[in-house]
Amino acid sequence: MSSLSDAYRNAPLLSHHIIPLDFESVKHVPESHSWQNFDSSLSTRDQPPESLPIIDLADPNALNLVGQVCEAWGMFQVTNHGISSVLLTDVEYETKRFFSLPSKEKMKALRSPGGASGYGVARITPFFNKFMWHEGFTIVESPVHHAREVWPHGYQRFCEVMEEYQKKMKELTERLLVLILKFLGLPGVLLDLEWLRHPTSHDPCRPDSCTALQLNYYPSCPDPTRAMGLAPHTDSLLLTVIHQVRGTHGGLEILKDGVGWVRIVPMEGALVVNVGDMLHIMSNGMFPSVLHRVVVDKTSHRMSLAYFYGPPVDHRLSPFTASGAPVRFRPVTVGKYIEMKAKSLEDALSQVRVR
Ligand SMILES: O=C(O)CCC(=O)C(=O)O
Ligand SMILES: [Fe+2]
Repeated sequence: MSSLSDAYRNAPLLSHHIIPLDFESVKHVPESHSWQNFDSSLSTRDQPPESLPIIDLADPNALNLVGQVCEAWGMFQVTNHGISSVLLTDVEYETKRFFSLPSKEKMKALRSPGGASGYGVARITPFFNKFMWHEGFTIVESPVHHAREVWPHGYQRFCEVMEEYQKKMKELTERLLVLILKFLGLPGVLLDLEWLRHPTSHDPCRPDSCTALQLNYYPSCPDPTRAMGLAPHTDSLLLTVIHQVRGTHGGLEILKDGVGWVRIVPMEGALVVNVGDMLHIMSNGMFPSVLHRVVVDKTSHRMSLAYFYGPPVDHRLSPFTASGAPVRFRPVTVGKYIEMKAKSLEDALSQVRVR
């Protein structure tokens, strides 16, 4: 197993779990998408949105600030992130270009049952007995195969923009990780990553990381109190960077201890970063892998781009404790953990927890 695609191939989905509803054609929330008892969990919908801490990457104290918010929130916003507004405008344009196609055109990019890339419902769908008010397009490495199916003569621009965005996102996530791992006390020599200079593989073709870009579309919904944009979940890899397409509606919420579901409103120009399960493991449980979900709106739609970053699939994850405190997780390879998550979602973390 050498890539994220291989890891997903070992946990194929059923094909009826891949095709999204044609949301344009429905006037009511169908039974298949109607979540029971959902209202009771909308506890904070009418409260003012919480302001997620903002880290300015140009701040000389960024290292400590990032470490502190990872510990307190597991999520933060970042400014001076190095992603230009022009590139953001380009990815927004291409994302809208794809999702605004008629359903039958988008179906040309449908993901295969064992595939990682392409158009389809959220990967977590089989764990819930209702479908989500959501369409996704997953890009692992290059989107060219699927983009060419959709736009035989107009795929190049989409691919160029998505590839450039992934390159910049990789630089940003690696920069953030170096700060975070330094905060944890990892020895400096390891910190130019590669992946943490781990000699697990001598294969010169081994990918240097495990990444994916997920384009998300949450159409407006006739009855948002009964529909779920994206069901509560934690992300599997180390870090996720979310860009909410400007001019589209908010809807991201996190579950905060003792408070309930809290709406996140990103500041214009900032990107939202969250800790995933693998960073929770590496930090020996110090940084929470934050549970999040997306709710939908009656009149406005939402689009977002989520970039996921983790070590290469053969990397052996293990907790790092500068203080020598007892480790709380057993070692597990990235590939194995992705497989465990694909089979048992939120139980995966408890399967590797030892105390
Ligand atoms: O749309 C969002 O803001 C969140 C997306 C997300 O959680 C995901 O793709 O894993
Ligand atoms: Fe997520």
